[in-house]
Amino acid sequence: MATDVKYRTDDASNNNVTGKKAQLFLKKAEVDLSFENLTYTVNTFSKFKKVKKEILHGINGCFRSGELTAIMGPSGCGKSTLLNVLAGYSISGSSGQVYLNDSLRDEKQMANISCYIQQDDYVRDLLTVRESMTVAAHLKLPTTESTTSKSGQVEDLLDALGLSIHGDTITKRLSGGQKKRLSIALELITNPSILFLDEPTTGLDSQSCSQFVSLMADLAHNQSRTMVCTLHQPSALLFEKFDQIYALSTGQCIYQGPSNLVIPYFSERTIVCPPYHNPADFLIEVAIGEYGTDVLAKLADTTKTTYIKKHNNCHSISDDQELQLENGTCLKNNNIVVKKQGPLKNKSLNKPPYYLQAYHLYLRNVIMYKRNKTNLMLRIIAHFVIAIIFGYLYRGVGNDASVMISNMVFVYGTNLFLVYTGQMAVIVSFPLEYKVLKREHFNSWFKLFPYMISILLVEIPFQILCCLVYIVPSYIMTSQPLELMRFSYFTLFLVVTSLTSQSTGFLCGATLPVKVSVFVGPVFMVLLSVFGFAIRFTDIPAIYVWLHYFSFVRGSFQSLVYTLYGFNRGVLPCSDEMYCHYKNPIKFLTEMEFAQVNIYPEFFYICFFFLCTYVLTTTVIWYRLNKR
Ligand SMILES: Nc1ncnc2c1ncn2[C@@H]1O[C@H](COP(=O)(O)OP(=O)(O)OP(=O)(O)O)[C@@H](O)[C@H]1O
Repeated sequence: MATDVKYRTDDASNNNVTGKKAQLFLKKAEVDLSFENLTYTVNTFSKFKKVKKEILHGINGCFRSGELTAIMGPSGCGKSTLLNVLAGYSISGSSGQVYLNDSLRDEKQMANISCYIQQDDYVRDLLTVRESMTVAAHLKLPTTESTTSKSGQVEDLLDALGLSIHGDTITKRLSGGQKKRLSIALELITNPSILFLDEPTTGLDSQSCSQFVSLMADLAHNQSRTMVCTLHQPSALLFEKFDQIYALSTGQCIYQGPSNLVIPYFSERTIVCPPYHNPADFLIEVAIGEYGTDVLAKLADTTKTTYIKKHNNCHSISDDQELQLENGTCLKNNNIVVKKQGPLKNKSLNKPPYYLQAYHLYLRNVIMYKRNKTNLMLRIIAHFVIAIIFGYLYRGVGNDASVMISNMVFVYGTNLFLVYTGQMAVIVSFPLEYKVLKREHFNSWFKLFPYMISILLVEIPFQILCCLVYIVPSYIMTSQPLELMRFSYFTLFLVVTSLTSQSTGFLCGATLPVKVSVFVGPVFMVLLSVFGFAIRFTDIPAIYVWLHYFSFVRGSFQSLVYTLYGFNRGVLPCSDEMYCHYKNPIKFLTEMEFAQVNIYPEFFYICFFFLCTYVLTTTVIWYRLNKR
């Protein structure tokens, strides 16, 4: 990776590279993020009883614009929890005040000015780096900006983050560090004032880590961004690159201040760092309690009392190390003059309308579908192969009165096949998709409605294609009536049934964990099939009658049989010379209790089922995305 980056570890050259590029982007407000008495509580279970567990214990802090801050502490101390709460990713269970400059945080405003990059690099694997960036630009930048300006910004960002030469690389082929840079580039397109990063250096080698932290520092210093990230145990070199350290120990803050003052601060309190010791290791050792647990309680008390929110939003590491100035600034002991930020204005971004969001998401889906050729080809080939197998097994049954029952079994099998393939094709894919969707949605790329439309716009035509690949050969091979009207109805019913079944797959995938949904989805379909048509209506126990009416598979099956044998179909030829009981199709329909079937209400019921399932799916996804 060393050869591919445009920036270097040395800070001056970093400033040159991103500094120049930064001028091209819209200047964003400088935002100081501070919080007071922040508490986070979760519900856990102990001895089968619900108990509350407090993870953050009323902590205070301030992250300033133009600074790179690391939240550090031992594993399980609450770093990610704090980041989640500050970013607005976890809301329920939290209490306390979070301020953006001097005003209380507003969720909508926060979404406009910040972005959250999680530990796992949930990027779209099948897009190239440039394509990913272009889609992000179209979705996130104002519609007033021209396409040329957007692509200019994309190129500048790729350049600034050392990704230009990988512009045409598929993202799944990127290294870990490059993926992390891409996930930052994707969010930087709107030039957010605050960036939250959860363990951005995890999985990177020391050189990549160093380059990455330099890049983050660079992004903070240029354009005065507020960069906050969680960190495990960095090397001494890496540690120095951070402007501020916020150290946690079991949900309490034990230090906030410049990285170079960690050792003097602790030694002032008789906690002495051994010579030649990595200050980051020392900090973690203190936080774990290796220097005594009573020390931790004192440190937590001290940081609480020295947090002076009411004095210019400056948080000092100790009273004597901060000099308050009268003009609204405070002079820190590392000689940085910190300016008090003015109130934040609530600016609305001119985001693309729904139809444009759906359009760009649709184009993105088309590219991803095209790249996922193996999966697509497998789906098409599977439909074709089964069509040939079924067609061969049931050859000629469609026009022979002596094997009418066999033809009914063919219709039954066809219906089931398309119901299951429609459902299973999406039931597993959605949970994988959900992780990326959550990241993009949280970072305000688009609204859920256009996203759902964009999914349907690619899934529906493809499922229709799969249905046709199955229906045409099997229909011909089984010698079904070659009449346009019957063929059209037959195809129409199978297509809408398959799409409705697909919608139940989306619902299961969106609602349940994969392991449960792959079980529940098919079981649901079995129930609909059994109570739909595997039992005569008169034999269904009264308590299950509703299932008979509820089953769209039943409506589809009855309509398919009626389409083939109803509509005054004439007497059928009979291969059995002795006796043909069902020579006249109406006799067959009457005995099967299908003679009174009206296919039009059945069609509308299936469509209604389809719509309701999608409305329910969208509601469930919306709830999950907004449940924080
Ligand atoms: N929803 C939850 N239910 C129960 N416990 C939780 C929940 N969320 C977090 N915790 C607990 O809170 C503590 C802090 O978790 P958090 O993920 O913030 O730690 P961390 O400092 O980021 O750890 P690491 O560095 O290992 O990622 C942990 O003990 C964790 O088990």
